Amino acid sequence: MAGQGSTAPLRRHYPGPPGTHITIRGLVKRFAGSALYDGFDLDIPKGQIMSVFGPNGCGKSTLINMIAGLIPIDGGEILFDGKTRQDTKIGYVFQNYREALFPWMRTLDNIAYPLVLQGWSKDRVRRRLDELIASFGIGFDLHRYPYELSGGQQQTASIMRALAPEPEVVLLDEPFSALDFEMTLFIREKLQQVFMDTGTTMILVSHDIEEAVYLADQVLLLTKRPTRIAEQVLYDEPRPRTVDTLSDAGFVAVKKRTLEIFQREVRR
Ligand SMILES: Nc1ncnc2c1ncn2[C@@H]1O[C@H](COP(=O)(O)OP(=O)(O)OP(=O)(O)O)[C@@H](O)[C@H]1O
Repeated sequence: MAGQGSTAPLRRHYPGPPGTHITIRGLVKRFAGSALYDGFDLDIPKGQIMSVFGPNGCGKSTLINMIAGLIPIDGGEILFDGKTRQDTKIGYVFQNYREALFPWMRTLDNIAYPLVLQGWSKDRVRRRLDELIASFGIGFDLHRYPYELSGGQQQTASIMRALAPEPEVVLLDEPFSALDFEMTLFIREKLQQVFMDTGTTMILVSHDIEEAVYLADQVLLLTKRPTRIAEQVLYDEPRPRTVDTLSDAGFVAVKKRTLEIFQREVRR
């Protein structure tokens, strides 16, 4: 896919600093002839959570959809530890959980689906499902169909499905935005737990500044289109982060800084 359809000459790929997982170089994306991304470069660290935050319509979802390969790029290159997307296991959690799970499959079969697709044996699938059920502390019946579950339960199942094949990268597009507060807290803690257990690189698109900072090692702030990096704000509070974290001076300072940059970009 690299450089597909690009009219600009592709610059020679250069690696990111040590610890970089995903390198984005010279990314171009146009919609209706107008550039959303035009020569965009970004290094995404390995084994960290990066939240993506920015003005409405700046291209947050488009960015992770291009990383996931769900939409094509018009130029540039995205590499994962120097490998292409085809050689990389990526998990994706959609905002709209109602459309994410197959309605004709029981929830457990939905979660197992990517494993079956990869040709895992029945025993191996069973073992992986047992692991996931234990680590998520699932208290509802996964033999039900998705439409028989609550929204939060469906989104939990979507996250389990994304994690089932032990992906190298997990992309989450506003995974909490359609959930109530109780379910948001539950899933947020589960994600934090999974991250602490596995150290999987995660990219989280968020509209909620508190949530963006709470889970992140860094917040990537984007500008209005043509989209550039406004700033990358680091947050190095150790995990697990808890409700007490929300009133910590360090958390409040990072949130304030993030908000200031966001407001500057919105007014620009
Ligand atoms: N398929 C498409 N065709 C035309 N324009 C598109 C398409 N997809 C996205 N866009 C445009 O690209 C821009 C970025 O969209 P995107 O959904 O990535 O932004 P976002 O930052 O995630 O938005 P929001 O904050 O509203 O969720 C928007 O102006 C949008 O209208």
